[in-house]
Amino acid sequence: MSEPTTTTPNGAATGSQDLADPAQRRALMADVVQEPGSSKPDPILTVDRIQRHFGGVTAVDVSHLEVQRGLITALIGPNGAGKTTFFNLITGFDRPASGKGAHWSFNGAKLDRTSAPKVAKAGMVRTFQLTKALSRMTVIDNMLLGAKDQSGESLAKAMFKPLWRDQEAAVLVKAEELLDRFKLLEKKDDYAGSLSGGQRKLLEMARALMTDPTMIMLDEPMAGVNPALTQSLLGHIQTLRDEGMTVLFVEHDMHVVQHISDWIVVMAEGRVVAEGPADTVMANPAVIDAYLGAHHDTDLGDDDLLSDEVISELHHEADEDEARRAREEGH
Ligand SMILES: Nc1ncnc2c1ncn2[C@@H]1O[C@H](COP(=O)(O)OP(=O)(O)OP(=O)(O)O)[C@@H](O)[C@H]1O
Repeated sequence: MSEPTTTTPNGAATGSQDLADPAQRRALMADVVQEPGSSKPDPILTVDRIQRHFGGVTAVDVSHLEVQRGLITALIGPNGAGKTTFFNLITGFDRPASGKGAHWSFNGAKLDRTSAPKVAKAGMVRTFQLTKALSRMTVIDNMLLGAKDQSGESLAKAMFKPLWRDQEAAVLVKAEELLDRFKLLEKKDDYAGSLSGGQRKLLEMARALMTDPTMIMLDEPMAGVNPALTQSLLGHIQTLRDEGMTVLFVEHDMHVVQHISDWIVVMAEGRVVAEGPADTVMANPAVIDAYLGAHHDTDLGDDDLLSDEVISELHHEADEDEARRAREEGH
């Protein structure tokens, strides 16, 4: 008799596991070989022979990688390791070197040579940094744009059209629900550019969720975010996983990822050099070498940043900032 299958809110079948349970997540990955390119029990993303060169630099040279469905996977590596280029390649924002047999598939669908909007339509959605143009739009318009952007319309076209139409009532409701969840609802009519670094990251995440992705891809979601909001962002990422979404995120600071990642993939000089759960990966000599051998401004992270004392100081500072801003705006 076959095992019962649990279907998550995103339609992802996770077998009989409840992946909100840490013990079941560990059990799922317990037999996975901790080597670059290892097979996963139920990969949602499989990538083969993907390469990208810039002049003489090989930015990406990944021969095989599988990402497990329903977990949080962190893609880490020192500056210049190729993480962002890899993200750009698999999401259709860049093209791999030709003639190498590059091939990748997501949730059973072949994605090679698929345009970025189609990749998003297939359920693999990435966050975008708040660009200058998006900063000049309100928070709620950014959210509505998220829905349009992912549905395949060009960003430019969507931006210069009225964003609101009657039939979009449901979209507006959804946008407001997400803003509420990310504690941004009060800011919905503010310009996105007026948000703090952490709030921008929350908006980027909320915007990506407008189309209910199967997998969300976050590029350095904690970069430039104060430690207090970092905790909140990490909590949101875990909640997404617990609700059944697969999360893949890029980060260069090892310590940021170690508490929330179920699996870590380490890149260095374009290649995957190690894979495994946080505790084993952090102790892997290849990983330590990759970080120590990298550019001197890259470090292994700073745990002191996340001490309770520092977090409470930053909470206080953030409150003061907020109060000052409110006074300036005459609220
Ligand atoms: N458009 C480009 N033109 C030329 N070289 C590039 C380009 N994009 C990336 N590179 C080079 O490719 C390599 C990989 O860069 P990439 O940005 O993917 O690394 P990364 O791991 O994301 O680094 P970081 O953590 O600093 O963002 C680097 O040597 C980088 O200088």
